[in-house]
Amino acid sequence: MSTHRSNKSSSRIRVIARVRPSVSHDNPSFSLLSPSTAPPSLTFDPVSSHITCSRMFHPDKTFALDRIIPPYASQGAVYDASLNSCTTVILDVFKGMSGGVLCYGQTGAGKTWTMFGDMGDDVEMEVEVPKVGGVDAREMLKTPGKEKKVCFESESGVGCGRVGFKEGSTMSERVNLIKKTQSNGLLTTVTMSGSKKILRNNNNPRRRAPPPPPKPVARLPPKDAGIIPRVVRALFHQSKTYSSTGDDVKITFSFVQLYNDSITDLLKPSSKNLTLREDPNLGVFVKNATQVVGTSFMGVLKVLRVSAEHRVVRSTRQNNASSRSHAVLRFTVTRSSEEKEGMSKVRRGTLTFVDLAGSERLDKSGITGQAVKEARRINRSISCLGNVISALGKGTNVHVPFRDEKLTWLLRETLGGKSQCVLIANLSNQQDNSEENLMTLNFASSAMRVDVKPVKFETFAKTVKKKISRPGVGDGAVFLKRTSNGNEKTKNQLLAEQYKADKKRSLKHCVADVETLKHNNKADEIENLHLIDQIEQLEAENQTLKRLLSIKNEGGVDKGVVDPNSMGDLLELDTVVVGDSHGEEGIFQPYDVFAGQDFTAPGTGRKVEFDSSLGRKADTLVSDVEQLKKDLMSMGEAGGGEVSEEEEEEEEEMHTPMQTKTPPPSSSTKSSPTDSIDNFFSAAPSSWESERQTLKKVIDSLQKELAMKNVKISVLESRLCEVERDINGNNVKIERTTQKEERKKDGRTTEGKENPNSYLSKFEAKGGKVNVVDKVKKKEKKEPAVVRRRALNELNTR
Ligand SMILES: Nc1ncnc2c1ncn2[C@@H]1O[C@H](COP(=O)(O)OP(=O)(O)OP(=O)(O)O)[C@@H](O)[C@H]1O
Repeated sequence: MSTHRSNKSSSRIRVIARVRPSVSHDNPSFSLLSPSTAPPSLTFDPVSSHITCSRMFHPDKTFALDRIIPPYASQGAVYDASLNSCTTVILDVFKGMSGGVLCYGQTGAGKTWTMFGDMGDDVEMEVEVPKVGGVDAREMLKTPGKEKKVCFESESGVGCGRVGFKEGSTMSERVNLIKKTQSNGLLTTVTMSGSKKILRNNNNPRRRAPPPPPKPVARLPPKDAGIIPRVVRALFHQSKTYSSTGDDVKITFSFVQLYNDSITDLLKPSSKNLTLREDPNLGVFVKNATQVVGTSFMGVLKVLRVSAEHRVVRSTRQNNASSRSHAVLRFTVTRSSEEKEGMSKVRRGTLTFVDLAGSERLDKSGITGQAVKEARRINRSISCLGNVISALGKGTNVHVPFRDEKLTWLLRETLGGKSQCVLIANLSNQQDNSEENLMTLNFASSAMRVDVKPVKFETFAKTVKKKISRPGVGDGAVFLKRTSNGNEKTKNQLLAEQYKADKKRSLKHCVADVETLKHNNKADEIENLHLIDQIEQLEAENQTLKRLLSIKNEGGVDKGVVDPNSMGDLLELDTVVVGDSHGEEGIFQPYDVFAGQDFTAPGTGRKVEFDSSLGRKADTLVSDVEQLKKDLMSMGEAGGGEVSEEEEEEEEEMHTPMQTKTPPPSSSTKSSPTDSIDNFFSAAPSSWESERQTLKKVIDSLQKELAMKNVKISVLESRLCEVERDINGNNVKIERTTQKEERKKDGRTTEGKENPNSYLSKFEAKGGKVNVVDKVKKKEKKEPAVVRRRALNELNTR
């Protein structure tokens, strides 16, 4: 945001005096216009812009002003003199500079008339389209030929321009050409739809002639329209010119009155006692004053007409409709044009129109009561305004009492030297008003000394691609809200901002989602890489295992059969592999190592399967171990420890088939370790959860150990089978050796002779026939129990 001084050389407040004509309803006794009845109080020279105030018994006083507007001048002439022809205030507003027009003068001097004039009514005025050269725009479009000066009708008025069309030129070319003539500042707008109609007719003369154009309705201000309606029209015309070049122009306005030191919103009369606020960029403004977006000349005029009726007016002796308040109408023009990609230059200028309440002498006005109070307030504020102008006229380093009155404070930007300002001094040409005229001229003279250095307001902003369409209303104006920071926003703008904010938020969420997806994708990729790594490691381990097993097999062990003697090596290998693979040394995990490989327990032919499913494997192995234990236990119990000779003898004596003694309580009836643990957990209260977890871990490790033992048991079983085979081979030998020894003990030295006391000897003695082989077989049946017992002892010692 930037503000800088205009390139223009510093100037001063432009001061124009307008002398009000005498009208019929004025008090004829005060009418001094007629030179025949009384000498005029004012004499002036419009060419030299000198005006002389004459008073009874006082010397004349002459003032040199910028312009003197005689009583017979039209309203249009006043507009031209003040703003149109001599100044560039309106054009400069679009360049970001501000301006202001003040009407100052005694009551009844014609301030309101000058400022507003005839504001028209709701009925559209029909005026004849002026014609120059005998043709209007429509005719011109139909008539190719040399350049001609023609008049055009438009929405906002009529104007003249010089255009010429080449023969055979298309209608759009012609319309573009006409649009170019707007550079002359003329009011030219030709619609394509109307043009096409003419073109068709022009190209095909045999066609039926189009109906005559409707009588043009020109939205001109009334003939006696004051400065404001004319300025509004000029603003919209200029706005269209800039819009045609692609600029975005917005015209808004506020309208307030200061009555008895209280600010009321004329656009919303219920809004009273408004306060003033100051903003570094906006200057002093009325907080919460209604802002209206002007969309058409007629619409703005209608709003102004209606709102002006809310002004406080009182009938006095000097004016039937005397304004008792200061009216301040402020237009804000915002124009943004794209300077570079995505960036626009925004210019904002204001035009302030002030219709001051007239100062008056109480004795002349004939007012009483509340009106007196009003008049005093008016005079006080006018006096303060005079002080401000006087101070400003003294140059810099002088205190300017802007804050003494709300009026002067509100007009700080208009009068303070940063805006182009036009002061219209309204004079009443009545002899008894010579004192007031003199005061007015003194005030005007002071204003002539106030220098101004207009400041341009420019800023850069991001270009809004999507143009927000202004909601149209019947009267062509949209009410705005002024926010606390002084910005003006329509409901649609607020909605648009809301929409943009929502979009921004959803976009942020989308971006976050995309980021999350990217992150997840990356995480997945990393996980995939880890998995690939693990697979490769497992494959390598598998290969290593296979290689090691093959090495072992090559060392004399049959392929696919684990050498029972190499169990220690195998366990060692398992531990190493697991430790390397998972970094958990000391945790033996045979299932992982042997996963997918089948091993046949040597001798037993029983397949030992190693599945990767630990739970299932553990269950299987635990049940296997339990079963094995049961078997072993039952075998052990059946053997009953070392078989004594007496027992053997007893068996022999009984001479009955070998019977097992009453079996010990089945292992199944005993509580297995897992059963007892389960019972323990089922009985455990919930508060033991942590202990339960700890114990669970212990159980897991125990189960693993159990599984390991299962492997050992398998190996031992196979060894057992080997031993059994050896035993079977040497059974007879052992028997004989035993018998020999027994005989030696009994004194029977003869080999092959039976003990006479033995059951067999007695049996033989009685004539029975005993087969020696049967006896040996009986012995053999007892041998496995002994061997198993030994193996069990060995297992326990390990
Ligand atoms: N130049 C003029 N031509 C025709 N009539 C005029 C002119 N100037 C003022 N009048 C008429 O004079 C009367 C008073 O004018 P106006 O209300 O504008 O005065 P004023 O300065 O605004 O007074 P006040 O300060 O009391 O409001 C109005 O009826 C207005 O129509």
